[in-house]
Amino acid sequence: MTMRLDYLSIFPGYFDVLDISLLGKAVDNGLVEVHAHDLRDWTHDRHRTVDDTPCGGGAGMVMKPDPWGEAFDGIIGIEPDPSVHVIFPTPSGIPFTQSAAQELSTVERVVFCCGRYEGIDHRVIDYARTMWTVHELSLGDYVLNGGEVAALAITEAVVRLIPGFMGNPESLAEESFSPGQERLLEYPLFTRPVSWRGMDVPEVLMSGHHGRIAEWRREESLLLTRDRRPDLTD
Ligand SMILES: OB(O)c1ccc2cc[nH]c2c1
Repeated sequence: MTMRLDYLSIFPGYFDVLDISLLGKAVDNGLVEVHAHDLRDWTHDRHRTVDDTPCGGGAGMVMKPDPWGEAFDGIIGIEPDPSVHVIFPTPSGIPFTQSAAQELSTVERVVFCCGRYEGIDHRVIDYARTMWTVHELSLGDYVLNGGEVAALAITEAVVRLIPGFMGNPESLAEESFSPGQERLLEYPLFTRPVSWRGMDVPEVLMSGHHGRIAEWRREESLLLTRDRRPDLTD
């Protein structure tokens, strides 16, 4: 299966980075197909206007619905299709989680709608919900200047889970938040040299005793999770 990824933004250049590294390899291997689009290509005035003042007053500007609607028509189509997943990164979205990434890694088409200014006219989201499967997603309790960086983060979290993307899928099994590890943070990692600047790799990891190593790692994960993410232990 090839996953098609579309990005709608007034800064499509943000997505040039997807040609690099593992994501670039996924494109070369035909696992994903990436298309970045400039929202301004669907404007018709000399200034290629995409924003206007907010109805009801307030600071800043709001993204006009017209360019989004025409871009949707051109990029996705005018017929409803729930198999198309449309993602609006937004600070007011539901928290994006590893399980959401897992679910999205199985879909064939994802369209990212990257807002700027104060956000997108809400009718755009309402319209999209009548046509496709919509996700309004937040990366966390902080605000970026637009949806592009969030779209890149979500992309990486999703694409790395596509079967065939990671050379060694076993490396996914023990990561923080991976299924089975769901409620535990990953234990500390070490590699050679065994001694470095007066600090040694924990002896148990050099013992070759797999049972003790597994026990040490679980205990470290539990301690780390209790300390940093008590919310995960509820
Ligand atoms: O923090 B975010 O994920 C985010 C997403 C979209 C917009 C649009 C304007 N500011 C934004 C912030």
